[in-house]
Amino acid sequence: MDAGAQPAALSQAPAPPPEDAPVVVEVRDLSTVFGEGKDAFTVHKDLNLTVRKGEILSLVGGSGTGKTVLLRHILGLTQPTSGTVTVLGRPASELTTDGATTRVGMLFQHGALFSAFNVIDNIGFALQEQGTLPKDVIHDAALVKLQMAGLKPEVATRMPADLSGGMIKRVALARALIMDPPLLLLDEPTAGLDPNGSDEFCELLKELHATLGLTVIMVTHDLDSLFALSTTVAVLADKHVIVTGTPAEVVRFDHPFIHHFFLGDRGRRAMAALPPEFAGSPVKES
Ligand SMILES: Nc1ncnc2c1ncn2[C@@H]1O[C@H](COP(=O)(O)OP(=O)(O)OP(=O)(O)O)[C@@H](O)[C@H]1O
Repeated sequence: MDAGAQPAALSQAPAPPPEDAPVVVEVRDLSTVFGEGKDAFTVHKDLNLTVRKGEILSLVGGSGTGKTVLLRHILGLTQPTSGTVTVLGRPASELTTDGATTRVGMLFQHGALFSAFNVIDNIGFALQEQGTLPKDVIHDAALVKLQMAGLKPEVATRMPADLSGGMIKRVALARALIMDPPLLLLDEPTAGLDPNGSDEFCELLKELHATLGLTVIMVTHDLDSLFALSTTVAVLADKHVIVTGTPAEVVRFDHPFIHHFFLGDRGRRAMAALPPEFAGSPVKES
């Protein structure tokens, strides 16, 4: 491809929010240690991360560096050994007691739909659990989210086993959005999708981010979706976030993981299609 050519996906990647946009997630001096004594295993040490309203932040790092563990801390499902995690101004630990789904939507890697429920009941599950709304209101709300996720109303009565991988992702996304959460967490959103399905899902995420004013944190190994969607990239290595910045800034940071991830064959292929500011050697942080 011509070095100056810009693929449609990247040229439309969302612009980062202003530097003074409100903070949505604040992780301070976080440590996570599993086990005790001689079996103690440190996953995170002195980890800091700030995510502002409107960002789509991609969290990348090698296998086992603690990306999923960090997402679970942000969801309030687990507690770090030390440090603080604040979500929308409150401790993440309060999310679970207070109904995390009202403020944080989570899209799990394989969709995690309830196999015994049809599509519309999966989407409306969190509203149903609240037990405050009549069934027909929940049904209508779920139908709106179904269509928002790009699916036709006739899909509503299908069972998860009868859906394609791309449809499962969309139903899971509709379910994550049922309570209109301002923050959406995505674990490998394009894993298991073919390149077309992956591009379409990225387009959908981009549209929803813009129309709903979402803040998004996603864990991804997929460089195409990373470059198509991210306003910000945070790299987890050596037990903490070693660099946070725009994709163009992060690829220039001098660290073995970044060389391997962005400048290996796979990374070079993805970057070959990018605008000129991505070209050139990585440089050390000033
Ligand atoms: N509950 C737990 N008890 C003990 N160790 C755990 C627990 N949860 C995670 N770990 C360990 O913490 C480390 C980080 O796990 P995590 O799943 O967050 O990695 P990851 O960065 O998401 O990896 P991948 O990219 O391969 O999915 C791993 O070594 C894992 O085995």
